[in-house]
Amino acid sequence: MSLSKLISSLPIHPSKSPYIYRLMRIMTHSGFFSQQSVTDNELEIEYMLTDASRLLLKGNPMSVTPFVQAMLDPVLTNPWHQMSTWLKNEDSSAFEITHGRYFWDYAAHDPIFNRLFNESMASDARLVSDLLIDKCKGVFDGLESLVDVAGGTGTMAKTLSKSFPQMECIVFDLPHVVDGLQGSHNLSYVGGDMFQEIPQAHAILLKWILHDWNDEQCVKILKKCKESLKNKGKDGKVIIIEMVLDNEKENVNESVETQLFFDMLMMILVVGKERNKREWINLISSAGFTDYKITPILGLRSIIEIYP
Ligand SMILES: C[S@@+](CC[C@H](N)C(=O)[O-])C[C@H]1O[C@@H](n2cnc3c(N)ncnc32)[C@H](O)[C@@H]1O
Ligand SMILES: COc1ccc(-c2oc3cc(O)cc(O)c3c(=O)c2O)cc1
Repeated sequence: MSLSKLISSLPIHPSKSPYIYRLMRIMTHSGFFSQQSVTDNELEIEYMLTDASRLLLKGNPMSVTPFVQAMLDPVLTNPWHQMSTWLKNEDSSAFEITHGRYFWDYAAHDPIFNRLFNESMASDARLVSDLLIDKCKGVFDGLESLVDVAGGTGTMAKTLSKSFPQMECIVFDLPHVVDGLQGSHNLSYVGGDMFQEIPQAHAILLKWILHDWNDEQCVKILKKCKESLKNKGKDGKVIIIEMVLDNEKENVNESVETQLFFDMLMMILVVGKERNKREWINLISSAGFTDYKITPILGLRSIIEIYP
């Protein structure tokens, strides 16, 4: 679309028209648009969508707009301003200083934020789930049952239950997340606390969970998972989807910056962290698991299968 057409399509006051070129210039520089032709007349410049902006289109079923909207909500941005206060006192997170509650407790008490956050996680799960099944079918092949621990509103489990109709899937999360959600013939929802008890299954999925917690809490969660595995041999496993920070590549990989910002997000909002391979192996063995396999397959993220 040309700049002149763009300006006439936007619901803006005519006095603001000259500013659109400057907004488009920085968004083009950041990779959200590309420019077709070089011209001296700004109004003739033609902009095209890029892969990044396609992920933000309203009609795109893979849209991650809900994720971006949640991350830009003041509930999540205000805590960043409390980092220096947090560094000077004993509070567990800058989120707690800002809102007076832990992250998950806040979500339980604010239904609007709860919906916004759950929808943001669901949009990410929609993006990843097809890719996961496409590239890593073998990880789930032959499993009789699986619990998606802290599985949110069940987007990932729904895709798994459709792709593996013989597998019984349970979505386990806090009651305020799963109450009232409808399952299907091989998908059910269970409300509870993963630090107390996890439903039994042949495999357990932990997607974006352990990075929310400190090492001690992760070991507790993993031990609870181990207790809930029906098969204690090689056939039983916990499937972890998380980032594995790569110390060796340092700044060569442009994903490193994103990974390190996620580490900051986990520091500010919750009590978690992103971990490197050595830190993952420490957690896995401290929880009593004897073997592991790491497959770096989903861009920023890896699949870490661990065996009792
Ligand atoms: C970052 S979200 C990940 C959701 C989902 N696994 C995904 O990848 O889309 C973390 C989830 O942990 C859940 N959670 C937090 N504390 C929990 C607890 N004690 N027991 C069960 N679930 C919990 C939250 O409600 C939230 O749905
Ligand atoms: C791109 O894929 C993802 C990125 C981030 C997350 C994610 O995001 C948040 C955001 C928060 O404000 C708090 C959180 O605890 C989390 C997560 O735990 C998390 O995984 C998911 C997918």
